[in-house]
Amino acid sequence: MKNTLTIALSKGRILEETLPLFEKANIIPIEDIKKSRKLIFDTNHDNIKLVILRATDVPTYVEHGVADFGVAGKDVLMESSTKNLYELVDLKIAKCRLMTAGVVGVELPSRRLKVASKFVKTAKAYFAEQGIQADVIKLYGAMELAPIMGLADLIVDIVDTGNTLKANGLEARDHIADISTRLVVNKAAYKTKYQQIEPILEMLRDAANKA
Ligand SMILES: Nc1ncnc2c1ncn2[C@@H]1O[C@H](COP(=O)(O)OP(=O)(O)OP(=O)(O)O)[C@@H](O)[C@H]1O
Ligand SMILES: O=P(O)(O)OC[C@H]1O[C@H](OP(=O)(O)OP(=O)(O)O)[C@H](O)[C@@H]1O
Repeated sequence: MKNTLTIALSKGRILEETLPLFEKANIIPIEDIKKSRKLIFDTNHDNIKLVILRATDVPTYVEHGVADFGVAGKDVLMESSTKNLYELVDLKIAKCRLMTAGVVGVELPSRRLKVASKFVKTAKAYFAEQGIQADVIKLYGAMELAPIMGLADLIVDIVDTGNTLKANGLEARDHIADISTRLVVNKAAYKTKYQQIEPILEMLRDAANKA
């Protein structure tokens, strides 16, 4: 009997694009994940299970080795302090950009900047790299409100179409990073379960490259 491999998937937006990609890679849950309240799913492979997590929890499950693989956005991985992971495949889904944004036409003040973001670590690193003095205020969502309400001069957030910024009178300013979804693997599992892991990596790599 082969060891079971567990793949942690991010729920929400990424899941919508992950399931078709996994189907192309012939990894198919045996019931409809989107219609179920369950969090653990068997697949068409008796040695592969899927678990559905909040995106920010995926690196933690992989770091602790309870999941062998994880599917998470590069934004989440940049922000996470987890170790023991190899980022092995760019799945090329949920593509977007991490950017700074501010109120249309409003210049930045000459004082220390106030920046609101849920990506605190990444934002701090970015402004430090630019040699710009900034205090970063942690938010959990609706970042676009912060500059409008005067909580912050800038936000650091995900931009795709730019519609959310536009709808709120904001404009994108500086590009911080290109984001897409990555497949990460626990380092120890990669060594000890290499024979099992490699074919799955190959299937997902092929599916991502064909998409
Ligand atoms: N507008 C977008 N276009 C494309 N990809 C996006 C977009 N917004 C977010 N993403 C990617 O999808 C991932 C998950 O986003 P989603 O909005 O589902 O979760 P979230 O709301 O950030 O997470 P949580 O539910 O934990 O608050 C992000 O980490 C990012 O990599
Ligand atoms: O440039 P756009 O195409 O408008 O996309 C950008 C929006 O997408 C993300 O939010 P999401 O829709 O995932 O909502 P949430 O972060 O509030 O969950 C992000 O936080 C932006 O608000």
